[in-house]
Amino acid sequence: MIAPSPERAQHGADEAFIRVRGLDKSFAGQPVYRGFDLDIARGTFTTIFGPNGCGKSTLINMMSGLIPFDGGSVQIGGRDFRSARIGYVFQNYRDSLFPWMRALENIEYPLKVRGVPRKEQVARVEALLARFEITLDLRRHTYEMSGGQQQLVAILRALAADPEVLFLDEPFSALDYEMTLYVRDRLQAVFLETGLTTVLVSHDLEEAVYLADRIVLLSKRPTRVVETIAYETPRPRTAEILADPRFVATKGHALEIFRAEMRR
Ligand SMILES: Nc1ncnc2c1ncn2[C@@H]1O[C@H](COP(=O)(O)OP(=O)(O)OP(=O)(O)O)[C@@H](O)[C@H]1O
Repeated sequence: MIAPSPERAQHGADEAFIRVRGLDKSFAGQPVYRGFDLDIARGTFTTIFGPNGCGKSTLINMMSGLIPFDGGSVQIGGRDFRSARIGYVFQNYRDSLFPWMRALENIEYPLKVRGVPRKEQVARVEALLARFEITLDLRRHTYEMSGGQQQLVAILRALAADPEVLFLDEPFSALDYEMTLYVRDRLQAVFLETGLTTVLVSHDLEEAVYLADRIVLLSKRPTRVVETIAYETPRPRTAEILADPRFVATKGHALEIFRAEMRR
């Protein structure tokens, strides 16, 4: 082995901003989570990776309040998760954006729902667009845009609500490779600019490592954290890191754990 060993984050070693304790969740009597614990530090980009059907989406859906859980607790910033401002980006942008609205109206929507005065809505969205140097023509309807542009609109909509945590469920899986690279880079730029606590579910290990400060590796059901791996290569990360020994070692280590878990 010439590649250096990846760093391993101790579970709970970082001060937790998101604190999941004793989470239970079953579907039709089949447990997915039983007494599940997880800590996520403020300002980190965490990716969740694990076997098919282990409950990755279920986990972020519970943490963001989209679906209920049977027992346990989720705290965000020391408060019950229900009082936290959450941004959520779905895998399927087509189903999550409103096709009858222009892109800009989609982005403003969370502010409108919250009753933010119109003038402030406009100012906040303008500031958001300027901050991320968005050059899309947002007067178009979203169905007139490419998949990558639509997913970017979905990310901007999530950011418009000024979230404390941004959750993303496989946000690139409905995009082709070129669009994946485009949206991934924009997402990284957002993270660099805001330092927003970000939790992304991925079924692609390369993507999971590329974006992450922490990679949470989940087991088969009932699901637990097998290991949390730290990946601390400086940002912005570009395609060159794919050949970097630290990247290769971290990915290799994660794959080893994943394979061992599949054999269990
Ligand atoms: N609403 C539901 N009703 C019944 N079973 C469900 C429901 N939602 C999820 N499940 C089951 O719970 C398990 C976890 O699902 P989940 O989608 O969270 O897994 P995942 O790890 O994100 O999967 P994948 O890698 O396939 O996207 C799966 O076996 C799934 O079939």
